[in-house]
Amino acid sequence: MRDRVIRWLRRHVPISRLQHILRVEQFSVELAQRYHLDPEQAAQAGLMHDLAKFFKPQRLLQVAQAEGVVLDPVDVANPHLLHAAVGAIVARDEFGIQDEAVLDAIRNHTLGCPGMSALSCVVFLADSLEPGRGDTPELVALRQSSQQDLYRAVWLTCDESLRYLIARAQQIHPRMVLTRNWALGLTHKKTPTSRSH
Ligand SMILES: Nc1ncnc2c1ncn2[C@@H]1O[C@H](COP(=O)(O)OP(=O)(O)O)[C@@H](O)[C@H]1O
Repeated sequence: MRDRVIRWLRRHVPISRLQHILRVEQFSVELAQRYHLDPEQAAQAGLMHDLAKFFKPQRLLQVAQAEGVVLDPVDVANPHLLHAAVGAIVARDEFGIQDEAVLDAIRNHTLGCPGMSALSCVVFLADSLEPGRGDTPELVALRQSSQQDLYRAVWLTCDESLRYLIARAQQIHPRMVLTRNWALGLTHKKTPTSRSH
């Protein structure tokens, strides 16, 4: 199966993207082991998360609409965001993946989703934090956080993406804000939150 997916990817994404995908696969496995999740599910979702990354906007919209994916106006304005949802459809139809946990992790890799599984959190983090993304102080801190507290790392990674989008005057998909609020709510605050009077 893995070889078949890689052969398919070689025909559908550039080599630099394939290298990113393989690093996401590897990092997903490492995080899965760290959090006692199934490394095989993590590897599968990591390997297939970007299957639709280079589909054209029109095709992404068509496939998503045919499948009944509910579109937010931000999806319509930025169909590229649909590569996550469409990637899960390709994983199912082209490679016969039926494991809903794996399909969800593919679907959730860009924006997350409130209530998402730990496996989805792992692939979401691996996509943003794999070593090829660079070594800025922010990324180094987020990688460290990903080893310590899964939900805190999701919250902080959302914050970093939201800052990035704001700095570039880009639209924000509301689902990432919902993901951020959910992950923040699950995070145990280490600092005192109540006042003495
Ligand atoms: N919450 C969001 N709202 C709108 N656009 C977003 C959001 N999160 C990510 N994006 C944009 O979606 C695109 C794809 O994100 P991603 O799947 O992480 O791609 P890549 O792997 O190329 O970084 C990026 O251009 C990013 O700026």
